[in-house]
Amino acid sequence: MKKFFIAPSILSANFSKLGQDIKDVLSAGSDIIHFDVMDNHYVPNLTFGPMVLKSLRQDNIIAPIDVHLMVDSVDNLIPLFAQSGATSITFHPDSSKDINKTLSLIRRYGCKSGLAINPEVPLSILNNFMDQLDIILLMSVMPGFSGQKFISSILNKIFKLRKMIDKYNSKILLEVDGGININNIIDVAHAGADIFVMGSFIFETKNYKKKIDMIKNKLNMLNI
Ligand SMILES: O=C(CO)[C@H](O)[C@H](O)COP(=O)(O)O
Repeated sequence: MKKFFIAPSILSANFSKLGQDIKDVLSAGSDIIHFDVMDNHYVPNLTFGPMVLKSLRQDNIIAPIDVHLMVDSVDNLIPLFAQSGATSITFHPDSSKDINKTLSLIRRYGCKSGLAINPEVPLSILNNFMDQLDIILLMSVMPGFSGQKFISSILNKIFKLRKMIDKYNSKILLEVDGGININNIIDVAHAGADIFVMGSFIFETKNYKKKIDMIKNKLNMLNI
């Protein structure tokens, strides 16, 4: 059976007890922590930076942390996030002056590298970079805020990207982010996702285990 990864987005966590929230979603069975970095320029919201990541690592959080940069001019931040404990770093193509250089910088600092694609950005933008990617993050909402509705036309894009990955570099993980919940996760999985970023659906409850068990049970029913 295919391995799926559940990645809670801490954009929906309670920042006054962020470390505990992360420990709780991990002990409830999630696989990866999704760390949304926003600068109020690239997207109209402001979140957290490498110092917060460093503190979480110092607080014995050892799970993979997947940093999604939604910021202008990414290159100067990459060493800081890598040295603070990022496992993977993903950025948007238009936030880098030289995509090849940024991808190799991420890898040089020992992290997995990824490109993030907004809903309106065509998949063809990935064509020249497939051999340098560990992750492709497909946005299924406009980036900036949690709690938005999944854009259903993205299902077809996930399906097309799955085919591209299987053809050119099957090791790349396909990550989908935005508006995923118990009602649409099967469609997202069927279309070809490997990693499900989920914010409000997981954090809207106190009982993370119940939510994550629900998700896992649903995914276990899939025959792929
Ligand atoms: O990157 C994001 C928004 O830019 C969030 O990761 C995403 O929206 C997750 O939250 P939700 O599952 O509530 O949509």
